[in-house]
Parts: sequence; C-alpha cells; structure tokens
Amino acid sequence: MSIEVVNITKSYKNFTALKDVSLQIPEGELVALLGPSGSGKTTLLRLIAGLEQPEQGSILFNGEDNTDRDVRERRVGFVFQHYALFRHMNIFDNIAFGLTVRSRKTRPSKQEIHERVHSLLKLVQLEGLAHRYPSQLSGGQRQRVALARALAVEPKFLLLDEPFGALDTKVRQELRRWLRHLHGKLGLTILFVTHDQEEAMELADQVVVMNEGRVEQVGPPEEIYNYPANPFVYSFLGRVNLFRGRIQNGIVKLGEAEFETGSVQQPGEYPAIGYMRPHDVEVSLTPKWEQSVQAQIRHISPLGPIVRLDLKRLDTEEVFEAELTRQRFTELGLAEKAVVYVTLHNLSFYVDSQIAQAPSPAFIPLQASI
Ligand SMILES: Nc1ncnc2c1ncn2[C@@H]1O[C@H](COP(=O)(O)OP(=O)(O)OP(=O)(O)O)[C@@H](O)[C@H]1O
Repeated sequence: MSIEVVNITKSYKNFTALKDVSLQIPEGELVALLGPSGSGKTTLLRLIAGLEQPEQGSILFNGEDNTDRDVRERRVGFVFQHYALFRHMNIFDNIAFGLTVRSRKTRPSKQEIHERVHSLLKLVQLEGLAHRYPSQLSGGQRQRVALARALAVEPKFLLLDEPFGALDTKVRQELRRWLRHLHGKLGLTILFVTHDQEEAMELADQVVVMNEGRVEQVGPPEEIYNYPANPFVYSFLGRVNLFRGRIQNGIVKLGEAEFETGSVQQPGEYPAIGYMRPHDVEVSLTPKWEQSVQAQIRHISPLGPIVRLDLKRLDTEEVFEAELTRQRFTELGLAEKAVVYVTLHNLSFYVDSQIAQAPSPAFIPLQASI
C-alpha cells in the first residue's frame, strides 16, 4: 500500500512539531525517516498510524483519504523501540493477541490462529520458543516477536519507531540484515524511524531526512550522500570538514587554494562554505595539484582499516580531518607534527541564496571536483 502525506502541520500547545510536511511513499518500499532528536520523526509516524490528528493536511493510503479514520480502521502494524510485549503472556499469546481480541465475527478460528502464529514464528526464526515468556528471551529475539505480533493482523504496512534502538551494535546489525530479508520476502511497505545515519543508509530504499519539523531531502541513500541538498543534510550524513572562503564569478577562494565551480555565476562576491568528507582529503609529501596546500598533522588515530589524521592548515589555520587507508598511511610514513600537502577533492559549496539574491532553493549547491 502506498502512503501519501500532504501538507501536514501538527502543533503541541504553542510548539509546531511538523511544518507543512509532504511525502510520498510508494508501495512496497523500505523507507527511513532520519533526523536528530526532536525533528518530528515519531510525530509523523504517529500521525500516519492514526494515533494523533493533524491540524492541517491529509494522509492518503493508496490514494484514499484516511485522515479521519481511527487507528483500528487504518490496519497499521506498529513496533516501538521498547518491545512492549505483554510480560504475563507467553510468546504464542503475544503474537496471537491482535487476533484473539477481535470481535467474534472477524476473529479467525483457534486452528487458524494456531497456524498463523506458527508460520510467523517460522518467519521470524523463533520456532520452538512459543511457550517461553518475554523475560526468557534476548533483546533481539523480543524485538522479532514484536515484529511478528505486528504482522499477525496482516497490516497494510509497517511502521517501526527506532525498532533496534535499545540493542547493542552486533544484534542491531543482525536485525538490520534480517529486516532487509524479511522486507524482500513480504514486499510490504515499511516506514522506520532512526537517528542513526548508517542504519538508514544500509537498510532503506529511500531516506527522508528531517530537521526541525521539516523534510530537508528525500532520495535513495547514494543520492542524498553524494548530492546533499543543503549543509544540514551534508553534515548529518557523516563526518564533514568545513572551509570558509569567498566566491566570485564561479571561482571559490579558500585560503591559498582556488576552485572553479563551473555552474551558477552570480555577479558580486559572496561568502561561501566548502564542505567535504575526510576520505576525500588526499595527503601527499609533495604538492599534487595547483590547489594543494600545506597542513600540519596534530594527531593520528588508527581506527582498524583506516587511519584518521587531525590536521591544521598552514595558510588559514583551519583544523580538519583526513581519513587514509592504513596502507597509504604506512607508505607515506607519517608522524605527528609532520607537515604534509593536502588536496581537497569533491568539495561542495553552499551559497546562501539570500546573499546571492537567487531564487529558491534556500541554498545553491555547487560542486568542485579535482
Ligand atoms: N505530546 C507532546 N506534547 C508536547 N510536545 C511534544 C509532544 N510530543 C512531541 N513533542 C515535541 O515535538 C517535537 C518532535 O518530537 P518527536 O518525538 O516527533 O521527535 P523525534 O524526531 O521522533 O525525536 P526522537 O528521535 O528524540 O524520538 C519535540 O520537540 C517534542 O518535544
């Protein structure tokens, strides 16, 4: 089932948690709502589920308006971070719960419930644990029971709020892989909330980046990572270096380095900030390009297969990070306090469009690659 959110606004007293949010989730997609704490992810999920009502806007399922339908009518599967299983019920009864509470007319027979629960236990790979109680399961197993329980009522789609948030890294990784597999098998539309960018990038077909009650960007993980729409998205999706400079006629000056951005050539000179990922810093012992500048190594952190360097530019005194493979680090024979050359590849510049007197969007992204 497809989900469409149209111009939704939601306030709590005088605080606006969602500001004119619109979103389209095609049928069968696995979509991540990604954003910092308080950005409105849970609120959006609760509105889609029918647990909250918006002041403005509508929610459509397969094109049909569901804004005024209550939570039961919407037939949504919901899983929260803290696997809210019923402690006094065994696993079988927990999974069967949504079916057994149905009115007599719509309730499946005992035999049908038995078969469905056992096929769900098989699906979540917990066969044989039907008679255990939640306290006798691991965190990861409990979360899989919560998913089975949500699936038992044959929901039109699944909403997961930080489903693996409370689990340790290794179990989270296993469950991610498992959820991906489950999604492939069931082909169900799944919307999940996370504030972990790695989780969103690894799992989702589409990532919705939220900030302060707004949607900042929607796209496949590769696209939003490679072409972030604005500085917020860029900074939220991984480690980032910032370099401050000025742009004139499409040429950006960052200290002694100059970059041609090629596109949009506004008249006049404006401040511009260059954003780049630490793995796009090329470190060398001699200058590699015209744009290479000198920097001093302040600290070296070996991190398994990569080595992170904290550096300080000699021209602007800006501090930044570089990430090298361990092999490259060894080849260069680097040590703290050494002065090296750095070349800044794949810089993205965002010029504030108000300053540049350009129309929306609010930021003009420019790419410079060398
Ligand atoms: N019932 C409520 N009453 C008042 N304010 C609320 C209520 N629910 C949420 N808020 C506020 O709305 C904003 C968005 O909250 P929401 O829970 O949607 O954010 P989130 O992105 O899911 O955050 P987190 O990752 O921390 O769960 C927050 O500032 C929160 O304090």
